[in-house]
Amino acid sequence: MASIQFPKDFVWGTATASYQIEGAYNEDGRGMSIWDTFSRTPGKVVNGDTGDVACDSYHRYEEDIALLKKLGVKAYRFSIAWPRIYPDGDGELNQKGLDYYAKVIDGLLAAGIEPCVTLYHWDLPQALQDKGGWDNRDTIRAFVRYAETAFKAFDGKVKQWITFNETWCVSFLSNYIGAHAPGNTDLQLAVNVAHNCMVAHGEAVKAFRALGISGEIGTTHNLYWFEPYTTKPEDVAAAHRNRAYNNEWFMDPTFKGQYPQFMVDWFKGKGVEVPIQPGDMETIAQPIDFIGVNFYSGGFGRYKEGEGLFDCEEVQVGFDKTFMDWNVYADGLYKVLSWVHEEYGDVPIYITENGACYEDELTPEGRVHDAKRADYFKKHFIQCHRLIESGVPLKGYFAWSLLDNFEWAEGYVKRFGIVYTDYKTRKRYPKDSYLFIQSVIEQDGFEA
Ligand SMILES: CCOCCOc1ccc(-c2cn(C[C@@H]3NC[C@@H](O)[C@H]3O)nn2)cc1
Repeated sequence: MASIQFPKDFVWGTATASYQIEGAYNEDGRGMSIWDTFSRTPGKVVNGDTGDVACDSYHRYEEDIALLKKLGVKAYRFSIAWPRIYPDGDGELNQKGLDYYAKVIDGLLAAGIEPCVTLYHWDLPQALQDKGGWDNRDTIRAFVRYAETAFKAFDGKVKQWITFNETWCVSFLSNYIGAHAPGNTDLQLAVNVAHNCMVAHGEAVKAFRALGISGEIGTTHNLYWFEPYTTKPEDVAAAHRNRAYNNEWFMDPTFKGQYPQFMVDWFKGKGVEVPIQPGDMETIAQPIDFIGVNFYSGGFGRYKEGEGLFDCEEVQVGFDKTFMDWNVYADGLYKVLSWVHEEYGDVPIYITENGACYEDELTPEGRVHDAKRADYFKKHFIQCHRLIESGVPLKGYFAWSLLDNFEWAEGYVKRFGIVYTDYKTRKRYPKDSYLFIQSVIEQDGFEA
């Protein structure tokens, strides 16, 4: 009996996303997305990498399913590319798009693996961006139409649906910081996008319920655990603002039907207002069946006037770093999910992404001895077990990612996979971290 033992019904999985793995960017009627445009814009993506081919999973999905089956996962989280279903985002349906995902879903089910589908993982049809994208409330209607098409096409086969992935990245990272597509740098625009995406989430949940679709629906937010470096009130307040930027700004509307007032006031001080229309907050707070949490890192902060958006500077306290220069802070996973449970109640939680980027080397024998990544997973699995033991309703864990893939603005340089992708041949090579996770799944645990 392993010293760390998980419940038999704990859902182990891995995660990917359409633009990051599929390639075939212009095949079978797929329309252009904002990431096709952004990756083609000089200077936006390291080495000018694009998702044109990526891992070629569009043609190699059967290989991916075989890797998943061998890994022993119960579920696989992937996203549907909206531009494959509605190439212009609205208008005429592209049946070949639906046909592709039907093959993936049927292949997973034949392998005994539950498909977990993310509807929006950042590849907005460019034609909608040309009309204002998520700043245009009509995009909400187009999203619900796309979601209803997917719900109806795969009802009974897909039992777990995620509306949005990381709305903070879709809004602030992509429209204020500007590091992701479409690359705007306007705070009011980012607040508008965050709000409209959350309304779109709520409208999709309403449609899911109205259509009587079977299974469960939720959404995924990337939560960051950020603590004050000292107990000084100004440090506590500054760190809380920085945490709320990622966390409460999205979780409070989803579960409390209101934005955190101290953050609304802070944004108002920056001349930014939330474009709430009558009924929006009730729509956003539609009851959901689970919350997906993507967790990667955390840190410490203290007050520093004029620093960033929240007068808060990060304090380096000596954490080990990943190749993304992110702190390895496994205790942060325990703290943030304990906080979710205390703050938002007994909503079932799935860790829909957790993983680490490290430099990998493929040996002549086709091995990748990624001990640091395996250790990262082990440290975070220990926290998952701690959370379950403490009564937090943690129901599953999806490792990011099954494959090395297109890591957005970092291109192919940054590898998060438990399977190495050779970008010359598109051959896949399971890493040592894959073997570690395989053994954890097989034993429902491990020796700490
Ligand atoms: C202050 C300036 O900062 C500029 C960059 O800032 C960030 C922040 C966050 C990320 C980020 C990347 N990931 C992993 C992805 N999650 C979804 C899946 O598609 C993975 O590929 N999560 N967060 C990247 C860059």
